[in-house]
Amino acid sequence: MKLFSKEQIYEGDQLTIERQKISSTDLMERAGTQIFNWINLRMQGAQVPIHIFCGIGNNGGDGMVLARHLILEGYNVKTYIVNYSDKRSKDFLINYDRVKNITKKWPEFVHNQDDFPEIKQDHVIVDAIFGIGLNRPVADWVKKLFIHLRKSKAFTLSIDIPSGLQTDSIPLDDDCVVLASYTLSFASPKLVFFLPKTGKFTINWEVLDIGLDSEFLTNTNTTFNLIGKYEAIPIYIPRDKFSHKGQFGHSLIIGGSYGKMGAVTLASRGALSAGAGLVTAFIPKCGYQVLQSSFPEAMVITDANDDYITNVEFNFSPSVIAFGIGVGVNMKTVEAFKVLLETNKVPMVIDADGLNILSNHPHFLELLPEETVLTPHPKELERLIGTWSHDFEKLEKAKEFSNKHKVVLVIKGANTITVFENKFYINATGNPGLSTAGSGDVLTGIITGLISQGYNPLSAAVFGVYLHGKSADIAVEDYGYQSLIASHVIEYLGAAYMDLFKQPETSSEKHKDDA
Ligand SMILES: NC(=O)C1=CN([C@@H]2O[C@H](COP(=O)(O)OP(=O)(O)OC[C@H]3O[C@@H](n4cnc5c(N)ncnc54)[C@H](O)[C@@H]3O)[C@@H](O)[C@H]2O)[C@@H](O)CC1
Ligand SMILES: [K+]
Repeated sequence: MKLFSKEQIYEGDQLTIERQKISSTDLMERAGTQIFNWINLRMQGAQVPIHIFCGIGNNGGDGMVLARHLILEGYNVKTYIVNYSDKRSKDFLINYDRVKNITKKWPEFVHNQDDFPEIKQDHVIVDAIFGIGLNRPVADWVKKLFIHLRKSKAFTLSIDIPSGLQTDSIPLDDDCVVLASYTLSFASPKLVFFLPKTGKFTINWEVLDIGLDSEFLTNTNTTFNLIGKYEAIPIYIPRDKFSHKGQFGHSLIIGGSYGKMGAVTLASRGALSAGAGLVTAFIPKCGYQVLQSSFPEAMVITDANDDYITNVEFNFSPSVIAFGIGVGVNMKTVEAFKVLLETNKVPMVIDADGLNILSNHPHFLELLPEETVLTPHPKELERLIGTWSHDFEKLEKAKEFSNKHKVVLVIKGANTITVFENKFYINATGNPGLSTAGSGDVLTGIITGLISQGYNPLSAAVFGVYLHGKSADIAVEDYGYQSLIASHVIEYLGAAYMDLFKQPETSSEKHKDDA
């Protein structure tokens, strides 16, 4: 799913008005009516007090349209105008008048703290105060209103975006933003729903289709894309009946040191379960028994050294090499990595200590084959690209790093984001159960296994992250967040593949909370 920028949404809005020969008031009517339908379907006429807080721009206008429909339908509605400015938009004013024409209960003005109404926990709040037009911090009394809304603990439905949240910056503090129980967003979800510091302001979200111009929707390229099932399906490469293991490549997983052999086992299993034809693990001698007995499907080559890797030598041609899992940062291992990079020509996936070695020896980055996949967690990323003061800066720095070194950067997190060639792929699957030992090793294995069977590195990264998260989403149904372990992610990988063709995208995939 495309994540349109604020500028693109305004443009789409304008094009829709021109091409469909409708007025902006008509488009607002569609938006407000969609919100009304959503609420009406769920509330079925219930007389719970609904407090609609409207700003004075077009987001407030949407709120006014909603208020009119709810009042006409007999709901128990109280409408407020949060009067933070006198510059009311045309369509706001039109819809304000329309409300006044159908009820004697005219919207009440809120100018300051004294005007805040009492809201009980079992009431409903609609937040139509600011939309994507917000371009500076909110006034102090408006911030106090947001706190007041939050304190009520009432279900809060935000229209388009939680008020106070800007589309391209991080709020000064948490009180500057409405905490939405649910956001109904027009045209596309907003990027900020997926970033760690801002995703928390909406527990859930959904996109409402307001019939924007289809040519605009199809032809507009976006920098950010959300990867759910519909985006994953076209990446999948089907297998034909006469295929054999020689076609799916040979993954070489280089890693491990004394006490960290499980990680290599997990990555090797991940690679094979993702569909690699053959997997060989290259490990220090001490891991030989461990790997052979815990994962008989893998072949094993050992280093001359017992406890860590000192010299990588093998006598076959792998399709892809993964390096770094549990490998440690011993100087001999660092040297072995350098020698490997100097001679290697095949695609690579680098994780864990492999990334730390790259951070400590940045000139190694020049030796990486183009499109090498790097899979850092936040700390490893920081070591690679330096610190950042907010999520937008992090994404910018990650993009620069990826461009400079021509690498596919997989930024692991609640919504893992893959960066390559100025594009960002935000993963929609996965859950908090993945915050468990070894889950990153499995991901590295999966991506390696996908490259091995012919996926290009970017597709392997994006699809691998999707499958990894999806597998965890299916497994969590049986194990719960607490008991899910990395091995389960491997075991449910088959189910994740099969799910691609089973049922339509589930709501949990589309409406991922970022908690
Ligand atoms: N583009 C679309 O697809 C559609 C957008 N609609 C709604 O229109 C919204 C955008 O409306 P607007 O552009 O009018 O903007 P908003 O309603 O988001 O903001 C209101 C106005 O406040 C001003 N403002 C910004 N920051 C402020 C601050 N801190 N203190 C005081 N004033 C401030 C801005 O100049 C802006 O015009 C969307 O979020 C959506 O809800 C819908 O009506 C239908 C279609
Ligand atoms: K809003």
